[in-house]
Amino acid sequence: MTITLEQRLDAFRRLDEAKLTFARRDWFPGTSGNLSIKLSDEPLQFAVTASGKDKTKLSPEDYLVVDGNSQPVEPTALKPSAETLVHAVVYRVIPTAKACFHVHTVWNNLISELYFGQRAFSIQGQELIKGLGIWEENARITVPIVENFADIPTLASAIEKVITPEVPGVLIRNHGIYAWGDSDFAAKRHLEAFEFLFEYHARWLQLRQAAVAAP
Ligand SMILES: CSCCC(=O)C(=O)COP(=O)(O)O
Ligand SMILES: [Zn+2]
Repeated sequence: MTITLEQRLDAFRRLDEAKLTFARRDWFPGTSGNLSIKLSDEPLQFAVTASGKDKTKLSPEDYLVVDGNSQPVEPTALKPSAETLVHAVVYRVIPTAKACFHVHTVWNNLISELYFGQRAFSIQGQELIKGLGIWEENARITVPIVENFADIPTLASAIEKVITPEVPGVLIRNHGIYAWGDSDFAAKRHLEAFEFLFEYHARWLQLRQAAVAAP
């Protein structure tokens, strides 16, 4: 399938929008994070952030289009995100995913480390779980956590083994979260819901500890 220039520019414009929204929240410290929007399924092609860019800024060299092997679909001086393979895995395992966003925050890092022993973080009875598209009464969600393998194919393979359509995200230990959705709007909503749940839980643990320690 041929991707038109209009489709490509529309994806880049929507990535700009998501990027600036997350940048305002300081979700891209030290050039971390990467974003993608799927352009076609067969063959898999998606627009992805170029590697190492300051994601708080806009430039004409922020994005490129890659295939399922993380290779640029046309000659370019831009390097795709070092973690492009993770996006490819998400699109392959979750065919409904149309956008995939990755951010590093203090809250997602704290939760990933605190619960790495269980390889998962679970939370129940929070209204914001509905933000993940899960509407059942008193729902409980479980977000898988994988080791932060430096070798990206190893990391992607670990992620491939644990992600499911039920919960649209995965934590990487002391690294960050990948969240996806069936549109860029849904992926953003999921990311925001996850971040709320992580911050709520970490703060609740702190307050509970302080209350127990109080004379
Ligand atoms: C400086 S953050 C280390 C790399 C990383 O985890 C990340 O999300 C950004 O990598 P990219 O190649 O997408 O810029
Ligand atoms: Zn990262």
